[in-house]
Amino acid sequence: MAQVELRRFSADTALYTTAAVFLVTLLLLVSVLVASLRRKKRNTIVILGLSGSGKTALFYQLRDASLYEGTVTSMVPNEDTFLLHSEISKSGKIKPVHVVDLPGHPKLRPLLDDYLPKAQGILFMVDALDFVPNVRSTAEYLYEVLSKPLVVKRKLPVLIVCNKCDKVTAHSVDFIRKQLEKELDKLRVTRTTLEGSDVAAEIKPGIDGEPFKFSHCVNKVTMVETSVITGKVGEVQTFIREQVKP
Ligand SMILES: Nc1nc2c(ncn2[C@@H]2O[C@H](COP(=O)(O)OP(=O)(O)OP(=O)(O)O)[C@@H](O)[C@H]2O)c(=O)[nH]1
Ligand SMILES: [Mg+2]
Repeated sequence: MAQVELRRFSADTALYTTAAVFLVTLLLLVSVLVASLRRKKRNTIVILGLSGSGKTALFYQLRDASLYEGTVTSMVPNEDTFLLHSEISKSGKIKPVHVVDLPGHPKLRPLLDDYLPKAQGILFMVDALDFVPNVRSTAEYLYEVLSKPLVVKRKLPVLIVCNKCDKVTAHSVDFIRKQLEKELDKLRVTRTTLEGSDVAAEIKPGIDGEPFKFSHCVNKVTMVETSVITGKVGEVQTFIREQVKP
């Protein structure tokens, strides 16, 4: 009698163990599937850059091909999900893009952390006309972006958009690249010696012991020249569609 009970008990235990293993495996499979679906669904492009570089103008150029000559600095993020204006004829057949234009005001920059987890790519705008007096602050902001753990770990592509090239005195992409690389190189030294929790969380961009180059970043960092005001934004549209597949 006792033997029969014991056998039944072991059979029950085996059954429960099998059911538990099956359930855990199922849960794991479902969570992996959900995570991969979520990753595939990311369609957000974030526009960053100093105040006045042309982020809001780019946003409206991409969405409506409209001219934005506003002089009001943005105080809240400007976001929408849309088909790029150049793709309007394919409406219903391709995936829209979620574009977020973040204000350049230093106090509002931390908002980036709310959008970064959803981002698929970053447009970092630079005013190519008024570049020299702002080179340091541009480099500081760019350093902050390039050293964010999420940007590094997810290898988020960054396109540096040198805007306002319609003006004859605008600086070339080559000049801007060299100046920014030089400044970022200096920042790699000064920022690591700074005390502070934010700095501690940063991942130093570039290769240790070598002068900083954008090509040394683990994520892809490229540069283009645009004139948002005249609609010369083709390479930005190409970048967006490389990150958010139609
Ligand atoms: N010449 C020229 N001016 C431009 C271009 N793009 C934008 N602007 C002008 O630059 C100014 C600033 O543009 P915004 O789009 O408001 O700049 P922003 O980056 O959104 O600035 P914040 O909202 O303060 O962060 C506006 O007067 C625009 O008309 C361009 O390609 N060429
Ligand atoms: Mg703006």
